Amino acid sequence: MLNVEHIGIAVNSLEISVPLFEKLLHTPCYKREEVTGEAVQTAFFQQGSTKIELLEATRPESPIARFLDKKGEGIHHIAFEVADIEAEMKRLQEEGFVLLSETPKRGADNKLICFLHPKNTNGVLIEICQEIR
Ligand SMILES: C[C@@H](C(=O)O)C(=O)SCCNC(=O)CCNC(=O)[C@H](O)C(C)(C)COP(=O)(O)OP(=O)(O)OC[C@H]1O[C@@H](n2cnc3c(N)ncnc32)[C@H](O)[C@@H]1OP(=O)(O)O
Ligand SMILES: [Co+2]
Repeated sequence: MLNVEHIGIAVNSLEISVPLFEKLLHTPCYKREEVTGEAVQTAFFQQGSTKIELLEATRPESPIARFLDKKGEGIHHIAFEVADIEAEMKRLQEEGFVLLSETPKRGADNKLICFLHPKNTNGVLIEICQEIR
């Protein structure tokens, strides 16, 4: 795997958290994007070579709504960039990790994405992502 592409943080309200992170990081939010397939609204901040992705739920059945109900706001996932997502999915599956989709899904910011179940990764939800070229 390559860089930590982003760290995902679940928030109740982007209206509140975007200005908060703009103050915290001293950098403007460069993009807001809805990803309907994940039922999330995202807001991105570039921070050096990586990004912070704030995530708000857009529907009650969103993974973010479920996470907020159970755990409250906080770090939701770590995303690693990969060069070839299908090859990496195959490798991880052969190593015994549980993929949460059989094929790559459309993510935010021009990415194909796939998640690994946190029960096999010490309780940390891992995303792998590949830029769409
Ligand atoms: C836009 C895109 C992008 O970057 O481009 C994104 O990031 S989209 C980001 C949002 N999309 C996703 O997260 C998609 C992948 N996530 C999922 O498929 C789901 O959220 C699962 C991770 C499978 C959890 O499913 P679900 O909430 O239905 O099941 P559940 O509530 O019974 O949870 C099963 C167990 O996983 C734990 N669990 C749930 N979410 C977790 C998380 N984020 N980090 C660590 N553990 C987590 C629960 O506490 C529970 O543990 P116990 O069994 O111990 O109670
Ligand atoms: Co993400």
